[in-house]
Amino acid sequence: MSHVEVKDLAVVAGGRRVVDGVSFAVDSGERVGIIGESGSGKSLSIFSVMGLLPRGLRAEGSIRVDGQEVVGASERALQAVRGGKVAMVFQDPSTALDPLTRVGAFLAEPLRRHRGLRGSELEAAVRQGLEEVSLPSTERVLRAFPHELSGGQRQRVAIAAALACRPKVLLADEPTTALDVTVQAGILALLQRVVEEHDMGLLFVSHDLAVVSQTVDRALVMRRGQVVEEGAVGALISRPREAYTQRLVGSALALDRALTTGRIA
Ligand SMILES: Nc1ncnc2c1ncn2[C@@H]1O[C@H](COP(=O)(O)OP(=O)(O)OP(=O)(O)O)[C@@H](O)[C@H]1O
Repeated sequence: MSHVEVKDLAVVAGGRRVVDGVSFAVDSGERVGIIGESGSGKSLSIFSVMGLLPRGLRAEGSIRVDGQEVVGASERALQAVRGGKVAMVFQDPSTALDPLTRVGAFLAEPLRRHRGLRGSELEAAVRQGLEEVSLPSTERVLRAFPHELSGGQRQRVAIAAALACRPKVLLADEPTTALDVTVQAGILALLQRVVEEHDMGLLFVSHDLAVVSQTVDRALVMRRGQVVEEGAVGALISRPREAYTQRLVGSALALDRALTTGRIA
């Protein structure tokens, strides 16, 4: 049994199936990507795993997280899954952070709730959490509010919070899209490192093929809510079978060339 098993997932919005027939599994140490253009259903698929669909949208099919069914589960059951078995890193770290809570207090909360830590043990775990994401565990960082940090530092804090409960699978929805290119590389390297160190699974959503190819081993290609192709990421890029994947690869290569030569065709 994999830690995350999605079978025939559909997301229904006002009678329309905006995600349809999506199946995949993620186990410890596996890095799986979902790629596709805007509106293809990547975010709704990954949000479904957390039981976090926007109001008015409904999941069908089956999503098992460590055997626990998420589709149709109560809020109470979902809370045990979220942050306990799977945790998520969002595109915009401000979504995850609380603007009025200092970094130290923010990181302490999940450690207290999920791991029952208190007092000096809790303080040591908060400092360790910061160090794990390569942030200094100084008073300045511990007492900082999110707006006092850079975007990259905020994303590091969000990753530290996601790791606090030692999830089995880390979900990441475009975690570097909102960041400068130089900062992106650091966050991708950090994700790789923590996933490997903790032998976690990674489910990584991005529209950026270059980013996906650096980050995952296997990927699903989504178009209009459905998976059109899947396989080892190297093979998807070097030998795309579907016309849609060929177009995705083609436009990524053209953008790459344009950025290298400075000429946008
Ligand atoms: N709250 C909503 N209500 C109704 N339809 C929605 C809602 N959110 C998304 N959709 C529809 O579901 C489809 C898939 O959306 P989703 O956000 O999963 O795409 P995506 O591949 O993640 O795109 P992006 O990269 O732009 O976020 C979209 O085409 C959109 O029309």
